[in-house]
Amino acid sequence: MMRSKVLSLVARAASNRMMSTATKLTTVEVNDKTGIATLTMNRPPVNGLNLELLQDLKSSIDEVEGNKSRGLILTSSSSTIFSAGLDILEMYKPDKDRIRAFWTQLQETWLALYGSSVPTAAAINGHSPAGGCLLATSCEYRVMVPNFTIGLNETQLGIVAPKWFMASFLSVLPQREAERALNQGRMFTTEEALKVGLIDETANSKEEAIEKCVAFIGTFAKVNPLARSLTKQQFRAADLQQLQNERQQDLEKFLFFVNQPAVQKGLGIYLEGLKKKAKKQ
Ligand SMILES: CCCCCC/C=C\CC(=O)SCCNC(=O)CCNC(=O)[C@H](O)C(C)(C)COP(=O)(O)OP(=O)(O)OC[C@H]1O[C@@H](n2cnc3c(N)ncnc32)[C@H](O)[C@@H]1OP(=O)(O)O
Repeated sequence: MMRSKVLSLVARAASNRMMSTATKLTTVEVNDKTGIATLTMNRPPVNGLNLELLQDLKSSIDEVEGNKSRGLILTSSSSTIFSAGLDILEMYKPDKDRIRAFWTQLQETWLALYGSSVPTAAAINGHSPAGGCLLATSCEYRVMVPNFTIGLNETQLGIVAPKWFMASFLSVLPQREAERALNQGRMFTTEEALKVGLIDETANSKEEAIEKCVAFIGTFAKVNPLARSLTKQQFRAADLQQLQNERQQDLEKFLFFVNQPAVQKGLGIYLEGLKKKAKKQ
């Protein structure tokens, strides 16, 4: 009896491992030569940030932190989308428990990426609205391929970006630019993003974007890693601490807001518009 229980537990553990491999929504590849890890999001069709993708992102960031990589490059397996931002289906007519877990996981993933001790860069190889822009601006450097768009478009959906979304944006853009863009819900083309400083460089392909991210991370080769990481932490400490201190209030505020009938109606209309557009293509 005891033995069969143990065997069934072992079998279940083995199948869980297989399941987690089969459903992995991110991959981490460490380059032997450079020691830099490339973290690739892979949730077709648009890398919508749902609970599971956020969980995988967080555990991949933890993996990179733990495996002594020299840096982290965030990118996407799609040829046209970096990330479409939060999966609106998580917020539209939400399940009570799941939406709590979803937002809590988003907070955790942001804390891990924005506060990462290793140098981070985003190879933005496709559109990057809202939550996609949040991921990109949480990194220290951004290289983007032409003919795509990036920005925090929340006001266009009738929703409000939380303070920590703004903090990431403000770590990249001057206050005046950030405030105007957020109020407008403005999406920038690659060229506009470069001009305003939302991205650091452009590249003609994903491969070139990754090469440029590698070169950025290489600029720290001769800098003491602990000194570099503690300096980064000091720059970001206030933003990180603010969310740490207000996590529960931030969650309750989100839940209150997302459950407002007007917000639900707006999300429904927005989703419908996306679906109609997709059908026409
Ligand atoms: C409420 C309280 C406060 C919350 C504060 C935080 C809030 C928000 C942060 C967010 O991230 S909200 C999400 C914002 N994202 C967007 O507005 C992007 C919307 N998507 C697009 O603009 C386009 O899809 C795209 C990314 C430019 C890609 O265009 P493409 O033509 O390649 O693909 P589509 O045909 O449009 O889409 C394919 C397929 O995916 C569905 N989809 C797209 N984006 C999302 C999404 N964010 N969530 C869920 N689903 C999405 C789209 O409907 C299509 O579905 P099907 O019709 O094929 O079923």
